[in-house]
Amino acid sequence: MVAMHREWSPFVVSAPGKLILFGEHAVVYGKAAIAGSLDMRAYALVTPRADNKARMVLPDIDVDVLFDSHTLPLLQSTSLSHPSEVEALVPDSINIPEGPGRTAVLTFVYLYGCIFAERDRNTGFTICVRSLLPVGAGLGSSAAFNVALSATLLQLTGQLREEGAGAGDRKLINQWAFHGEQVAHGTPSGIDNSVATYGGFLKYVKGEPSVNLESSHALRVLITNTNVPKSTKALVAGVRALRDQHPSVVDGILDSIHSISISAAALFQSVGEDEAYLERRMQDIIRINHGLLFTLGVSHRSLERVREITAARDLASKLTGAGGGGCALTLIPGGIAGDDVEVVVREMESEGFCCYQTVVGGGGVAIARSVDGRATVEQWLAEAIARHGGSSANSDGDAYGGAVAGFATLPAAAISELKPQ
Ligand SMILES: Nc1ncnc2c1ncn2[C@@H]1O[C@H](COP(=O)(O)OP(=O)(O)OP(=O)(O)O)[C@@H](O)[C@H]1O
Ligand SMILES: C[C@@](O)(CCO)CC(=O)[O-]
Ligand SMILES: [Mg+2]
Repeated sequence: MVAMHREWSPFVVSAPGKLILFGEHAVVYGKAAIAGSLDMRAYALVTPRADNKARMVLPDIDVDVLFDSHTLPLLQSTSLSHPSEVEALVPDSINIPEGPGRTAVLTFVYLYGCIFAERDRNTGFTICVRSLLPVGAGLGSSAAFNVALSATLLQLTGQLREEGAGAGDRKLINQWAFHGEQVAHGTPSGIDNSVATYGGFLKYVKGEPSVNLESSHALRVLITNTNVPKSTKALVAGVRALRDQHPSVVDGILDSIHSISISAAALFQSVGEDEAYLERRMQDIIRINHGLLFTLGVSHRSLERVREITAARDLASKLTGAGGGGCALTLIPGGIAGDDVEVVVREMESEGFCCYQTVVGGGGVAIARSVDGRATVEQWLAEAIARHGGSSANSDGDAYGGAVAGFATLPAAAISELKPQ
C-alpha cells in the first residue's frame, strides 16, 4: 500500500535551554536579569502522516499520544480565562499521564487548539521531541520544548514567513511559547521562552520586550546540577516574606543585584577589551551576586559546596535560577587547562553532583529540512542509526513510523551531533 502524504517533507526544529547569569529573584521585583542560551537543546523531528492524525512522542518522559485532530478543542482567546485551565478541555479519549508528561500533553492540547484553530486540521503529523536538557533542573527544558512545539505548529499551519524561522517570525513563536509556559507555571516571567527563541544573551525586565545584547563574547561555563530538588514557588515566597519584614534592607540588596545585571550587560557589549580583563570583572560580579543571593536565604549547603570547591581553584560560581538546590554555574576562563576542569568535575561528582560543560550565547530557535550537511533529514537519520544504533521497528503503521522510532531510540550522543541552524 502506498501511503498518501501531503506535500511537505520532514523537518527538525530545535531550541536551546537557558541559563540565568545574573538577576534571579530581583527580576520578580522589576529589576534587570541577564540570561544566555545554552548549547544544550531540545530537538523535534516532525514527519507527515497519511491518516491526518496528530501524534506526539516524547521518549525522554515516556509519552506517546495519538490525537484524532478533529476531537481536539478549537480554542479562541475567550475559551479559557487562563491557559492553565486547559485540563477540562482534553478529549475523554485521551489518558492524561502523571508527572512531567501531564504538562506536556496539556500544553500540546492548548497550543494545537489555539494555533490550528480554524486552519486545516487534515494536516496529519508526528512530532517526536528529544532533549539534551535535564527536566526540572532550572535550565529551561520547558521553554525549549514550548518553543520547539510552537514553531512546529506555526510552520505546519503556514504562519511562518521565512524558511528556517527567521527574525521576522520569532516574535510570534515567542508569544505562543510564553502561553505554553503559562500552562505549566501560571505566571512565568517570560525570560526562559525569550532566551529559547532568540538565543544569545538577553537583558530582561518583566513586562518589557527583551533586549538582545548582540554580544560577540561566548561564555564557557561549567554547570553543576546538585540534584537537590527545589521549589521555585517556595523560594520566591521566602524572599517575599523577608522583604515584607525588612523592606529597605531587602530592597537595597535587590538594587545591588540590578546594578550587577547592568554592569554585566555593559561587559557583554564591550568591544575591544582584553578577554582576560572581561573574565576577571565577570568573576567579580558572579561572586558578589552569589553572596547577595545567599543573604536573601536562597542558597543551600550543596550550592555552598560547589562554591567552595571552585573557590579553592580561584574559580567563581553562583547559583542559577531559584536556588535552594538545583544548579550552579562556574565561569571557565579561557586560560584554564582542560585537565584542571576535569579535576573539578570529578570532585563535584564525588559529592553526588553532575556537571555539564557548555557554551552560553548560541543560536535560538531553528528549523531545518536538511541537517549536518545531508540532503534530507531522513538521510541524516539513517546514517545516525547505522553509526550509533537505534530501533527502526515501526509500530505505528505510518510510512514514517520507522524514522520516528529510530529518532526516539537514538542515544543522546547522536542527538547532540544534530545542530541544525
Ligand atoms: N525532554 C522533554 N520532552 C518533553 N517534554 C519536556 C522535556 N523536557 C521538559 N519538558 C516539559 O517541561 C516540563 C518541565 O518544566 P519545568 O519548568 O518544571 O522545568 P525546567 O524548565 O527544566 O526548569 P526551569 O523552568 O526552572 O528552568 C515537563 O513537565 C515537560 O512538560
Ligand atoms: C527565581 C526566579 O527569578 C528565577 C527562577 O528560574 C523566578 C522568576 O523569575 O520567575
Ligand atoms: Mg521551565
